[in-house]
Amino acid sequence: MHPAKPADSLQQQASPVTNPSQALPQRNLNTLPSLLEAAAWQPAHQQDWLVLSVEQVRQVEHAAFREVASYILMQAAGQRSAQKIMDLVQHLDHRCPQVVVLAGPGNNGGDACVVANALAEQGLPVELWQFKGGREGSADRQKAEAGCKHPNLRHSQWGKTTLQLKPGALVVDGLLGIAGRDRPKGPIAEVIAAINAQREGLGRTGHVHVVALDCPSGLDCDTGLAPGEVLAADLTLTYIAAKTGLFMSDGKDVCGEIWLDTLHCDALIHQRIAQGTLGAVVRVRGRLSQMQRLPRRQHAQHKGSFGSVAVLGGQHGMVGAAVLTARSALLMGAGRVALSLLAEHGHSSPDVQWPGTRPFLDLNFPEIMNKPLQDNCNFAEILAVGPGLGTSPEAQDWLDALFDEALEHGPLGVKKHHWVLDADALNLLAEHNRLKTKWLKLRKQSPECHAVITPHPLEAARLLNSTVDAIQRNRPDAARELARQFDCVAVLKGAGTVIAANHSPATRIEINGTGGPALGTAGSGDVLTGAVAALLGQGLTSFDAAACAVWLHGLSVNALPGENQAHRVSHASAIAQRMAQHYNQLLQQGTR
Ligand SMILES: NC(=O)C1=CN([C@@H]2O[C@H](COP(=O)(O)OP(=O)(O)OC[C@H]3O[C@@H](n4cnc5c(N)ncnc54)[C@H](OP(=O)(O)O)[C@@H]3O)[C@@H](O)[C@H]2O)[C@@H](O)CC1
Ligand SMILES: Nc1ncnc2c1ncn2[C@@H]1O[C@H](COP(=O)(O)OP(=O)(O)O)[C@@H](O)[C@H]1O
Ligand SMILES: [K+]
Repeated sequence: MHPAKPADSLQQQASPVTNPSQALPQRNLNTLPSLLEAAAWQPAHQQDWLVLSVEQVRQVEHAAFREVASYILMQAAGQRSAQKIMDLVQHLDHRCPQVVVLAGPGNNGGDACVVANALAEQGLPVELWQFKGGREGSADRQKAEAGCKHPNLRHSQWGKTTLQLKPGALVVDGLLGIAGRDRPKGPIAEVIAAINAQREGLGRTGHVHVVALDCPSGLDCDTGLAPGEVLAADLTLTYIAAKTGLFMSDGKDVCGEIWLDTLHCDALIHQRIAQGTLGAVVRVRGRLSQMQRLPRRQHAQHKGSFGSVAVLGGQHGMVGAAVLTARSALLMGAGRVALSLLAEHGHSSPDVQWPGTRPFLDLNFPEIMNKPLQDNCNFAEILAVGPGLGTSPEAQDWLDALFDEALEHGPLGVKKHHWVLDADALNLLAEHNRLKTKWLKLRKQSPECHAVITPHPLEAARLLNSTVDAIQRNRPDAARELARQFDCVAVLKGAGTVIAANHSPATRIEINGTGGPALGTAGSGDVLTGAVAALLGQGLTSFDAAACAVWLHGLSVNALPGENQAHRVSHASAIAQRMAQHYNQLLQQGTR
């Protein structure tokens, strides 16, 4: 709904998160005008952003309060939000018929009061609705409320007056901020439900725009889950730092466009990171910095330079999963790709003919070789293991034999492998301690080799002996724990895929910003596995290969040039093709 701000120059987009000129003013600048002089909103997914937990944001807030009065920060948040909202109102294709500002009991409600008064000062007819639930609110909130005196403001009370939205109305949501973790209760739940029902009634033509202050009310800013009623926003204006939950799970559906104004707190955040007092910090990478990770292909290189990938999996009835991985690896630029299919195990040796069958050949991609397991161990540098493998005793033995083979070659042996473990390879690892022990031995034996695991939440729950619910409640921690326990880079898939490293810097962790529900189709994960393997083959480190593959996999749902729409549904083969098209196009742009 909001016209995208013209892209900043590439140089600006690439600039690191720290900007010394944005340091919080010191005490002698503890005045309102200096903080309010100009809003500094940035849109998500252009620059690299730090993404903090609620506790980390609280830490930064408290540090900020030592430099500047908390009321001034509230004023800054409110005034800057009002500037952004005015910008939005001016770009609407109709005159805004009604502005409804909802102010909750906490400081988020204080922000809303500042916004309400500022919008009224700009000449908008504003209805200010208070939801204090009998609480007085903090001193800052009380001050902000007391300042709501502009004659354009109409004060309304829930329960006494009926809230009736007009078509095209604007709603500013200051009900619950970062403290609103549980299911909304009482009148707050009632007003959210009423607004949601009226929005549905008004339909697309009467679209009601919702702007969330700091976060959509009803969304848990840590987990990204909405346990009850949630007020989905078209635009979320978040303060100080982006919060993890805005980029994950329900957060992906209810935030709309996300814009951040750090209120000059960047330097404080970086100080704390440098001191190690903030703990692990998650990042969301911007487009340009993702592009800078892509491999550079040189003329003097050849197929041997781009990696030999072997895909090991595909039991009877599940051959397609392994084939998808192999095709994806090929499309994503691996130099050579081969398959070993469990379905053919014992039948593909020249000595043994399987009556009536021939060894598998992918007729669409005859470039993909087909080799027995041991041959592939010698052939490939990158082993992508698990798609379609199954968890039968034969699959267990196969994985066992594979680990033994790799362990035998050892640090002085003929071949060292980089690994991508997915799907049933992970289920087997979770189920059989013997296999986990061998895996960890392998990792210890060749720590310089890259290793990536790509579980979805259920596989992650099995690996961590946990539940899907517990995993989804803290996806960054779960990814970190997977990386630690399995001594590798862990990719925890889903809405807001998390990529975590186990090695130094120990805190390296990212949330991916691309993709969407169109990726939720059988074989989509197999395609991702092939992409990770291909990028490892092209020389990326495990973390970069994983993060980049996840990003490109997500881009596959976006429109390509000449297309005018993102994809709502897809299938795995199309995901692989489209991912490769995006990849190619980015390589052609030649950023490196
Ligand atoms: N500090 C700063 O520097 C800045 C802070 N800023 C702003 O402050 C916000 C944080 O403010 P906050 O801590 O007051 O919490 P907030 O989210 O407004 O709500 C707390 C109230 O809600 C209530 N409540 C909670 N859950 C509920 C539920 N499920 N259903 C119903 N009610 C529920 C809860 O009730 P209680 O649990 O106490 O009974 C309490 O009364 C932050 O997001 C940002 O917008 C900006 O001004 C920038 C500078
Ligand atoms: N709603 C969604 N939003 C974003 N990504 C999704 C969504 N649903 C699925 N995906 C992505 O699609 C892929 C599915 O992988 P997986 O569950 O392993 O599928 P399969 O086993 O069928 O290959 C993962 O990369 C996951 O992150
Ligand atoms: K809010």
